[in-house]
Amino acid sequence: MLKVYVSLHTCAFIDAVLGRSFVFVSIRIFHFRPFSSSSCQTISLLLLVSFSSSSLMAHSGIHKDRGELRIHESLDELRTDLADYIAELSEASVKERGFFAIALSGGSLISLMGKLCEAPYIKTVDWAKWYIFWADERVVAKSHADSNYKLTKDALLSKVPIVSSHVHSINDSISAEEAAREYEFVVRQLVKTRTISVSEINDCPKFDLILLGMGPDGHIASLFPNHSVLNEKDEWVTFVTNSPKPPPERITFTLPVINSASNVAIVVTGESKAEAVHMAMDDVGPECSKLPARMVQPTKGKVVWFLDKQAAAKLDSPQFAV
Ligand SMILES: O=C1O[C@H](COP(=O)(O)O)[C@@H](O)[C@H](O)[C@H]1O
Repeated sequence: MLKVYVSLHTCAFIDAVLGRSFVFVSIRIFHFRPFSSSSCQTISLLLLVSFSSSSLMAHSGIHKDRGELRIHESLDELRTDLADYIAELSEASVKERGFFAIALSGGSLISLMGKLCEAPYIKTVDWAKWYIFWADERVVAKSHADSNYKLTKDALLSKVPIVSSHVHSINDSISAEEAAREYEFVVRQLVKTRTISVSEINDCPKFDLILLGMGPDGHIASLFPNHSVLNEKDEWVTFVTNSPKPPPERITFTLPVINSASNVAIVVTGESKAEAVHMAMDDVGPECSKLPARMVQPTKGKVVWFLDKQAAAKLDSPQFAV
């Protein structure tokens, strides 16, 4: 009699580098002979199974009223999840409105968006429908190493088929105050044509997505702790000339604009930001309410935090602490 046993040895191990899992399967074939010795053959197979990135995510969930939190095992995993998230929002906005109005920040965020330049996104994203803005910009020449525009152009915009007239960067040949006024005017024209949607609650622009980084001091865009621009209620775009982080002159979206967006993603990595993440998420006393990152609370939109394990290391909540 021939008996076949398939034992799916659950000795799956994760190759974090490839982001794939291997499953070891062995098939045992018994030739059972009643009056003679039985024989057994084992065929072992190594199956390569691709799991979706989310199945490898360390933790994910909704953190009280702070929004969705996605904590990733590795930067590579975070990059893939971020690219998937942006591609999905782009697809949904294009389907619903015909446009995708996205505002970027500078800093580490841009390299973390790098997967968008690769397959499959380079071919599957409807780049022609993207309209690009900056949630903040340093008032320096566009060719300067400090320019958020230059950073994005070199790392992303030059590598994807974006329509150049859809890229709205600041005028770098005028003062910070003038650049802020002019940038707000550009945004107002595009709200008029509904290339950028409008909030139903106030007359603020409603970006499909605003992508933010966060500094170790808890600043987002160019909204720094204890700065008077945090109280700006009327302007959409304002300016600072005394940024604690160089360069000193910047323009920035105000909180009413950030909090009117349909979606806001805050992307934070590294242990130097763990304390600020803790302050932004957990109830650590009255001081934490003054942290700019904690003031990101869209009225109707969704916030998603993309963290790596290092940035999430000081979180209180047991379900998210790593
Ligand atoms: O100065 C800035 O800093 C923040 C955070 O940058 P990161 O390199 O620490 O991620 C950035 O989001 C902002 O756009 C930029 O102007």
